[in-house]
Amino acid sequence: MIPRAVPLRRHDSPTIFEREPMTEQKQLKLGAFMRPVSLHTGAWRYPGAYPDANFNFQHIKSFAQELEKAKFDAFFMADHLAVLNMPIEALKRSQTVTSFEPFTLLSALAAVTDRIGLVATASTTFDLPYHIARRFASLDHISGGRAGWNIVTTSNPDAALNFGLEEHMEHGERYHRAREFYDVVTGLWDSFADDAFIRDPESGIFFDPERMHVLGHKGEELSVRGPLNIARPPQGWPVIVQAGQSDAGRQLAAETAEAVFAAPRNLADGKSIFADIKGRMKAIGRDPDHLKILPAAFIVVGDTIEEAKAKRAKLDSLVHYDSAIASLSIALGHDASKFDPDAPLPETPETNASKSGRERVIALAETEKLTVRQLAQRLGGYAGLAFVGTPQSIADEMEQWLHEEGSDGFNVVFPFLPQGLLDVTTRVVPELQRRGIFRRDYEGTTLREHLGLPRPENRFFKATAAAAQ
Ligand SMILES: Cc1cc2nc3c(=O)[nH]c(=O)nc-3n(C[C@H](O)[C@H](O)[C@H](O)COP(=O)(O)O)c2cc1C
Repeated sequence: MIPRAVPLRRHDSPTIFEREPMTEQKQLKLGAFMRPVSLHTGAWRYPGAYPDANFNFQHIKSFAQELEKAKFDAFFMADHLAVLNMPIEALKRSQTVTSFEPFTLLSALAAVTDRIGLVATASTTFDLPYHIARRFASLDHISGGRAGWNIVTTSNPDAALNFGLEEHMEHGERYHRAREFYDVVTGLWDSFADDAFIRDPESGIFFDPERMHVLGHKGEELSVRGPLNIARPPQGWPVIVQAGQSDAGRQLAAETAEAVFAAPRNLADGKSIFADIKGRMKAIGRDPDHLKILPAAFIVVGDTIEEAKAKRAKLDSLVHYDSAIASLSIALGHDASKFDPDAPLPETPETNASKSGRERVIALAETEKLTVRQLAQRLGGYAGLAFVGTPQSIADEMEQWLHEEGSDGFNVVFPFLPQGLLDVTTRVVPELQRRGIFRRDYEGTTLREHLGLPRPENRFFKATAAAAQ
């Protein structure tokens, strides 16, 4: 049993611990939010970075194996179905818009790892449920029960142009289709009972047709006969992940997801998302513990807080001004290219752009006293939630989020690789383990077991005693 560690002081001050032996500690779940070069657009220029990592399998393999050594729950591959719509001056400088197709990559990683979960993003707007059900069922079998599906509805309108459409499907319709899509995919995964494949050489019967279900789905958006031509996945269903932020996105998460990749700005925001999604689950009779909320968190580690901040400032300074100013202009809804780069942010009139996004940018400039250049480089690099400090101060913040119900863990964004990843696996993780809030070894072999999620029953077949064992 791990002793309970209660931090009495937080943040920049050293933490004092009171040990309460023999009580079970709440545990953090950690995913790695991977763009192999990093999600920070300046990262490929950082000293020691691997600028080719997005397309260098040997590097990606070493990252996955290091994350597994540190007992991370999952390696998560985002996916985008179009090169982002941004000015070419910004686009040509960004390593984040090009990457491997997640299934091909995760299937290869499944063969060179044993325990870490493998979560792929797949779109319900531009894919078909039979394809998705097959691919995830295959990945789950190949990996021995480590697959997860990040359900996205795809917000980038340019994706439509790559799939024979002139116009992007409307937001509400995308979510309507996503909900039905989920029912179809999970129904297809239940095509065979867990014990359907009897493979009896004596009788010559390979599978029991009584234990196969033909879905026969005809809905408003989708029509799929079934059955799926794959045995039920080892996890029953691969773990369902969701990352939508809107009301419709949160509702879909509450109804279907088992992990949510949230994007809160700060702890207060995190708590509100946590309470909202878990509240929606309670309202429909789902156990809130059956969904883990994992905000994306950018982590920069230093020997001192000042050193970590300096690393981040150096990283941000590597974002070229052309890309940086494009991000700032989008966030403000106002052309920022004429502003004095080395002066404070001038006042700008409100426009039709996102109100909250604009307010967030203005507040960031004021709180951190950033010049236009620094603000633009921050936005052009990585603008989300960040923990920048020592292993202790970062662990303090993570612990606070965990104890105050801001999250169940984090989806870690590494500032630059490999060093920024190693800083987390070799410095932050041991600190979390020392505090008893992160595992020292995997509890099981499947992603469901890592996340503490139940294996779903087959909706068409009761488990027999033999299959349940
Ligand atoms: C951590 C995180 C990861 C995401 N990954 C992807 C992704 O890989 N592909 C994608 O199309 N959208 C991704 N999204 C975007 C969401 O799926 C969603 O489109 C966006 O948050 C807007 O939400 P809404 O459509 O519910 O308004 C991600 C969002 C977050 C917060």
